[in-house]
Amino acid sequence: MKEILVTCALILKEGKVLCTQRSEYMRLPGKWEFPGGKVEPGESPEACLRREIAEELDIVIKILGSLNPIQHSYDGKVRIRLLPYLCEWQSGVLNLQEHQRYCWRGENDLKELDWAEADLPIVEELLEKWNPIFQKYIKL
Ligand SMILES: Nc1nc2c([nH]c(=O)n2[C@H]2C[C@H](O)[C@@H](COP(=O)(O)OP(=O)(O)OP(=O)(O)O)O2)c(=O)[nH]1
Repeated sequence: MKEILVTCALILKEGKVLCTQRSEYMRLPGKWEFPGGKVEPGESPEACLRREIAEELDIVIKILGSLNPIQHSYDGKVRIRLLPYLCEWQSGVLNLQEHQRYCWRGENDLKELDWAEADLPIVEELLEKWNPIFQKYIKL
């Protein structure tokens, strides 16, 4: 089965993580995800993530670490391998280029969003490791 490599950024700030909602014209319309996108041929996942975040949000991020890769198949035809990275906002003013909405969510309300299926294990892992992650990288 064809596998598509996708990166996504968990941008952490003051005890919250940035969540973005896919717009109606995208695949999985209205679903919430972590911003990112497909790795291009010859591109490293980290370079892909920086490029996608600049394209989609207009900001510059710093990559701090990673969570477990996820494999998910939406229709039995294409499988995505989703690589989640822990990041912090470095510079720029957030300006949505493709998504319809964004929000910052904390430990208690992160799960309430209607997440893309592939993101559910990422949300679970982030919640399990929430305190150590924020203590290590970001002020709570
Ligand atoms: N960026 C991102 N994509 C995700 C997440 N979860 C998830 O299932 N996906 C899926 C949605 C898409 O099928 C694929 C990422 O592709 P994309 O956003 O770059 O592009 P797309 O398929 O919407 O559009 P296109 O470039 O094919 O026109 O991975 C996530 O958290 N972040």
